[in-house]
Amino acid sequence: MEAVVAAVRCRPMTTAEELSGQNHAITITPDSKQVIVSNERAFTLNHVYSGEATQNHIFEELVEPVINKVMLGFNACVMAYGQTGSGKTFTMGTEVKAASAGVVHNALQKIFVSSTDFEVHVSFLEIYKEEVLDLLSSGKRKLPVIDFKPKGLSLISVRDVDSALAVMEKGLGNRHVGATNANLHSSRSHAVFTIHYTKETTEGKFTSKLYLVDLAGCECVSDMSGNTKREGLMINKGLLQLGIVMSALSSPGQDHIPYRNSVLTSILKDTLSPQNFLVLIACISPLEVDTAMTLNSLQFASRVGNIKCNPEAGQVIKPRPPITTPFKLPGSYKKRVNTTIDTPGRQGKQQRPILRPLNKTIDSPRTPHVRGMTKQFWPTSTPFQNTAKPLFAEPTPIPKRNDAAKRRSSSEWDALDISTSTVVDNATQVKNQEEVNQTNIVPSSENETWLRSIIADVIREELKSHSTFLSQTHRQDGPSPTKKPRRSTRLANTQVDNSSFFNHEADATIVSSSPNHTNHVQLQPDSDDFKIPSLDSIRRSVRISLVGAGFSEASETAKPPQQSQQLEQTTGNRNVCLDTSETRVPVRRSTRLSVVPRPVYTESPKMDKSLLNARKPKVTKKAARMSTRLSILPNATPEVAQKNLNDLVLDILKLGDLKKLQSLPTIGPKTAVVISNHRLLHGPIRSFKDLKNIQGLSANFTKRFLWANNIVLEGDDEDDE
Ligand SMILES: Nc1ncnc2c1ncn2[C@@H]1O[C@H](COP(=O)(O)OP(=O)(O)OP(=O)(O)O)[C@@H](O)[C@H]1O
Repeated sequence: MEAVVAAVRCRPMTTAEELSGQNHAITITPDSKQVIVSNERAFTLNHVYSGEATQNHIFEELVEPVINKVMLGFNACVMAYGQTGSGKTFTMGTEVKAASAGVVHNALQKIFVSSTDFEVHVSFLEIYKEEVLDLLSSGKRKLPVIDFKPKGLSLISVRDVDSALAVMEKGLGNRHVGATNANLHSSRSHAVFTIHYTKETTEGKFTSKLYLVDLAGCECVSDMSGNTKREGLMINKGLLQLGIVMSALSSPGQDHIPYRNSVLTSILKDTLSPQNFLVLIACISPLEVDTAMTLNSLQFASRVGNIKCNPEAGQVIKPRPPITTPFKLPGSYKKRVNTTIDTPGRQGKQQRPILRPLNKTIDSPRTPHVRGMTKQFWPTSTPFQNTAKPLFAEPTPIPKRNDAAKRRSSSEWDALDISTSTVVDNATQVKNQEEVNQTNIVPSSENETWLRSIIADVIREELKSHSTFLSQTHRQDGPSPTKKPRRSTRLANTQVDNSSFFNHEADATIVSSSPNHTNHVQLQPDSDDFKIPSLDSIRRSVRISLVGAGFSEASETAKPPQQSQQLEQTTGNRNVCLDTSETRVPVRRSTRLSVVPRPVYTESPKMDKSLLNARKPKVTKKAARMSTRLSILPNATPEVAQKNLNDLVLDILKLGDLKKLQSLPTIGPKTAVVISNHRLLHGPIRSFKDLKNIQGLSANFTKRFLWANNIVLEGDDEDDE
């Protein structure tokens, strides 16, 4: 069977057409498979059918071979194209009265009769005015087209032909149908009935689809009007784009197929591809008056006949293999993946797997306790074969903060800093770290190690105050002490300080080569009376010990820069330069600003409170506009200006429209209407006193109006007022 079949079916003339003496313009020559229009144009197609061709004959020749392919897993489409009233719906059987005879009925029967162990689902949609409507859903839901597919389309499982036809008839009841010049029951939409065929085979399960498309008739919209014309325009648009897609498919070497240009082609993209089978039935009218439309349909069919398809077997859906890990992790790495690090600030995400290469430095500002953990922790030599013994113990899970019994103070969290361990000697640090990480730390005289770690922490803090000198030691191009460094530089310096302090080999030696710092603190735990010293007392003791060891006290370090630039101190057998200048320590901007002395006003200027109580003259916008108009009067004396103002306002009252009237103060929209109506009924307003006679205005309106508009009356008017 050919992958693409283009056929033509000419409907017979109706009795009415014969009686009216219409001329027959179509000649069918089945032997040569030609259609001749008005003895002038001949088209050769794969199959040609005259008015005598029966539904069964058409089905057996055109559709049955395709259904056999569908049942093997291929996708296919059978499409009826033609002018309105040419017999598309009749051929497809997508009409209630013809349902038992058309392509849809025969296709369903063929599938249910000749197949076993299968499932059939059907869907039915229409494209009306470039919108997709689900004909099988209650209320004809509009469906969005996403990725060339209608989203949320109803898919109904059917067990036999009757149930499938019942579903189709339900959908047909929802289809848009109207009357046109050529057809009293004209389809005003493109209908797509899809049979989803699913079969279980020894190789797996596949689902193939058969699209049965009844296109709306292309029609001449020039003699149409109203909604029918709009429908016709939309129909023609979809069909035009379908023709363009067919042309693109039939042109060799065409890469871009413009499926997106219309909803119809978007929906049919799935089936209009060279991988599928396609049968086009061009339905034509035999009448001479329809020659133009007939030629159009035949040209379309010829174009489709030129499409070269290479159908591929349906997508056999094999059972899914079990989900496996995409790659295998080396043993040491896998172990590390399971390691979790907790951050005090992230209580919601306690367990975070660390997935980092071994040679990467963990230096996240959000995980301060691991800052500075560098290559020492995860050696770089052989990234995935960590044979070298790590300098520090791997971080063990840190207890949850929400557990009150295990809650730690901020200094304890700092004590958990991996880098803290650098201060004490390597032999004890792993042990210390483990003990510190234990969740239930009960300080006791026996738990001296825990105390040692706290003390180490305090020592670290104390030494941190001197860390600037270390950054200076390691940074040759350090920032000038006189110039405040940029914020980014300051931050960088802070990091350098920490890392250089805790990770630089020389510094580590300085610390470790000195007598064990923890021993400087004279702790003599008595087994009976021993009490946990407070952090402050530890800090004090540490300071004293550090001063004894040659470090200067922080209070003494606040010397002018020129004096305290470099203080040579000796620690053990190493020379250490202590830059104790406090001025280098970056100070937060908010802190700096807070210490800036603010001007103090001892004497506030006395204010004349009577000024506050004085009522400001109320100048409305309208009044301002009025006075602006008056201001253009040149050199007017006060009397003349007043007279001009009176005349101006009176003119507006006499002749002004609603908008003009509202431009006057105290006249709003309602009052303007009242005045306007009064003028219509009783003639123009001659003077301000006429305002009193206007029905609908309040008693004191005239007074308010005159005051607000700065009208000063003279003579008779004034007396009246
Ligand atoms: N081959 C045929 N044999 C007998 N009657 C036919 C044939 N083709 C069409 N008709 C009759 O012609 C009329 C119009 O046909 P149909 O409604 O199928 O046209 P259509 O192309 O679907 O029109 P529209 O696009 O407006 O929906 C119907 O009454 C139908 O019964």
